[in-house]
Amino acid sequence: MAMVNRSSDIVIFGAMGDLAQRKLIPALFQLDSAELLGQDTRIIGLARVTQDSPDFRKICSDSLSKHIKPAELDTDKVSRFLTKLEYAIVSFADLSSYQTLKSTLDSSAERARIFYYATPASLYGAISRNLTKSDCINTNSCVVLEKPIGHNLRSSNEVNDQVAEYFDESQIYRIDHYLGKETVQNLIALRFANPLFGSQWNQSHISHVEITVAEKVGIEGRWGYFDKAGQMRDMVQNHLLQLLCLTAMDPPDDLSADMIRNEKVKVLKALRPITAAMCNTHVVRGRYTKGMVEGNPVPGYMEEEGANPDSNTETFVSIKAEINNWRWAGVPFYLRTGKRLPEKLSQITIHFKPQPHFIFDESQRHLAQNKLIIRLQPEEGISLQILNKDHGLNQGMRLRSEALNLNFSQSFEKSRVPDAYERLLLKVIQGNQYLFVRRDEVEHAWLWCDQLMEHWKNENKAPLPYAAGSWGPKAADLMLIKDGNCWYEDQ
Ligand SMILES: NC(=O)C1=CN([C@@H]2O[C@H](COP(=O)(O)OP(=O)(O)OC[C@H]3O[C@@H](n4cnc5c(N)ncnc54)[C@H](OP(=O)(O)O)[C@@H]3O)[C@@H](O)[C@H]2O)C=CC1
Ligand SMILES: O=C1O[C@H](COP(=O)(O)O)[C@@H](O)[C@H](O)[C@H]1O
Repeated sequence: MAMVNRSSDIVIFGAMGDLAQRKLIPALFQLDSAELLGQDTRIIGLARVTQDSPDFRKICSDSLSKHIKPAELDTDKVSRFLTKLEYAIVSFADLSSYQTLKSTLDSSAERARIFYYATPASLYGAISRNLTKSDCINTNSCVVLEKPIGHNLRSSNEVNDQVAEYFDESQIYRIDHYLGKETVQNLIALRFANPLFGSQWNQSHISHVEITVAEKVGIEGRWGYFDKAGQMRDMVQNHLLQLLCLTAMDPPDDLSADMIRNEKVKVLKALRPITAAMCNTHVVRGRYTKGMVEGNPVPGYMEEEGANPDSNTETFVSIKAEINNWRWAGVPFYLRTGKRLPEKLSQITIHFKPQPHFIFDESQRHLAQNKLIIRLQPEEGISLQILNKDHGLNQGMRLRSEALNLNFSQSFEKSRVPDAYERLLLKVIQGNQYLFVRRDEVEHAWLWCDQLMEHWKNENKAPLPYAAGSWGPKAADLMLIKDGNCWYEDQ
């Protein structure tokens, strides 16, 4: 049954920025179109640009045209949505400018106030303090924090401490937009609703797991931000480790936010620390050079606009992670993520162990493994690779690998697959934290990544080159080959 959602004042700090205009405003429009925003919800955009609400509505209307398919842009719905938008000029670090916000907010003490920080994390402390000091917080307020929170464990603790001075953990929603993706959600259903998988999901039956998050894009004009982060902080510390947690965690007692988060934290705590000696065997760090993507020449990372010749930043990381617990002892989790790879592809591949005894033709032994492929993007779906007898009268017992496919866009033809931000914003409106990252998760993820990055710093080696449009440095393939494995798309 559809829920009736509470009416809220949704306040976006950084409303003129890339994230707000490309993701948040379109997501809020979709929620409004589906009548999932409370009826008299208002969206208040904040930035320091001098403009008024009609100017802001015009900018948001242009963003909707740019980022939403024409078929989904019903004119009446767009007009209705735009009436919900207001704008206030606020300089986020300047307390005196918050009076404008205070007078714009609905004065009722019960009305939900959602403060979305779409700004650099360095401002989260100041915004939290200024919101409190200007009396903009009521009894029903919460804050949404974008990633990355900090640069390492120390700086992330600083930011989290600053926010925690003014907000309780139950009021803080830390975004990892991968948790809002349909298939990531479905991982929980797949694992915990299907007895078939429930009983097989461990080291007795699974030989190894791959988690690939490949991007075709390069730095897209974000060199300044990206060069300080690198692929490890930008993608591994958050998205890849969250995917690993959801794949590896034990069944939660129920679907409540804290039960799920407790199980995820246990996985992070059980990750085997990567020592300096393991850096050569368990980690590959790469950086793209010029190459071809989809038939077009593209520059290397060091030739991108704004590049600093002293940069030592990686655009590719591959890690053989291990989880020291009963369920996963001896099962490698191969993580791989990079920019300027041949395709945009995010998928988790579970490789099941072969049968203990093989009775078919020896030349077919290499086929004899089941694989479960959970694809997050581009075509969200699940595919189970199984072995069948090849059809025919005279072929003998030849095996053929075939896929049982569940393609979400075909199976759920009538329903649009919503963007991650729609789901996440809806959960914030509903006051449900289960798709958000708790502070201890962030801390344990940083702890594991920090020690690895510390080795990189000490080694001071340049990342291995790979041509744009390739699957990363050869060493990333060799890392699996040494274990008798290979990345799924190489098979
Ligand atoms: N863009 C994306 O796809 C993603 C972004 N994020 C995170 O979201 C956050 C926002 O990113 P993004 O939208 O790309 O950044 P942008 O730089 O595009 O937007 C930031 C916005 O904040 C405003 N702003 C910054 N400082 C102040 C200030 N002191 N007072 C008033 N306004 C200020 C900027 O205004 P002005 O132009 O005047 O400086 C701008 O409107 C970051 O934390 C980022 O890491 C996370 C995942 C993806
Ligand atoms: O958080 C980030 O994610 C995007 C990739 O997100 P996706 O949903 O398109 O897979 C990445 O490009 C960006 O660098 C990173 O900050």
